[in-house]
Amino acid sequence: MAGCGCGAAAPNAELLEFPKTDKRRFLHVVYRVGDLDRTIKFYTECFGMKLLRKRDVPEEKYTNAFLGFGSEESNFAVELTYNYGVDHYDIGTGFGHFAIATPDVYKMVEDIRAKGGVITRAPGPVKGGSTVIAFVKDPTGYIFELIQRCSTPEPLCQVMLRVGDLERSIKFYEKALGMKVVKKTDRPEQKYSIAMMGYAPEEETTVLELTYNYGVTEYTKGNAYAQVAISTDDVYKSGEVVSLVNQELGGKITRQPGAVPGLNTKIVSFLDPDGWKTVLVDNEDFLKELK
Ligand SMILES: C[C@@H](O)C(=O)SC[C@H](NC(=O)CC[C@H](N)C(=O)O)C(=O)NCC(=O)O
Repeated sequence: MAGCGCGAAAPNAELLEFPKTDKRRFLHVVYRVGDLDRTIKFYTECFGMKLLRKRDVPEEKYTNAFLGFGSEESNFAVELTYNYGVDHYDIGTGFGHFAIATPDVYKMVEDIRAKGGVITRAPGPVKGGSTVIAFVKDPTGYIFELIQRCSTPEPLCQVMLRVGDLERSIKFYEKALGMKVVKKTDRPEQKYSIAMMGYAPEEETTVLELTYNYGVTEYTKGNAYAQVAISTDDVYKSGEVVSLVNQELGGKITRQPGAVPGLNTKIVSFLDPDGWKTVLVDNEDFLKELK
């Protein structure tokens, strides 16, 4: 809505300010795995994650396991979903990787190799840059990037997704989610650009790494990766903001704001312009879930 000329902010302009002042942080990333016990063993033994909690929902025939490097009250976590009897998933071409920061990628790769882990990219400087990286494949086929970085409060530091229009995605995550571009890199020789989107510098917290490969506007999504969860103080106001931004940039609300039946946790879910899903979770309800 345009300003009315009386000096007061238009209602939509006020609403669009909300995500910037809301209490937001990355809570967890949700994805499906074909063998829960094997994945938990791999993440704890090869990556050094801790099993934080587990819940079985037999009436819906699935089990969740939460793993990470610290308490979910302040750290990012992975939420693994095992659907009874489903041992294989299609990861698609759009999902990129999760990332783990570690002070010595070479040593971590050596340890993972010794434990039988699959290294898909040997340790060394990233093509076109200097940061030391390596890629590891988990038992379902998800790629984890290992990134050499001095000690950090959040080792589980990236979720990388490929997008078809980087500027459109940046606008979406800024406006709908209140994120900032914490780093932008263009590598013309490698024909890609990336935008790290988040709520704090990438060395301090998890960021969403959006990758644009020159000329590629579409990817497949498969059925393995699900969504990232981010906290909010108000799912209803957040939903109004997302609806407004969807009208301008695309995407859509997939679950209207409200409590999840049986859980009492208020959420709102939506797709970005490429179809990647985010769920916003009420801050207080989330903390109650952890008790
Ligand atoms: C540190 C940070 O800059 C990176 O690690 S970027 C990693 C780099 N990403 C890409 O190449 C993205 C484009 C690619 N076509 C894709 O869609 O994944 C990377 O994976 N480099 C590979 C390497 O061997 O250096």
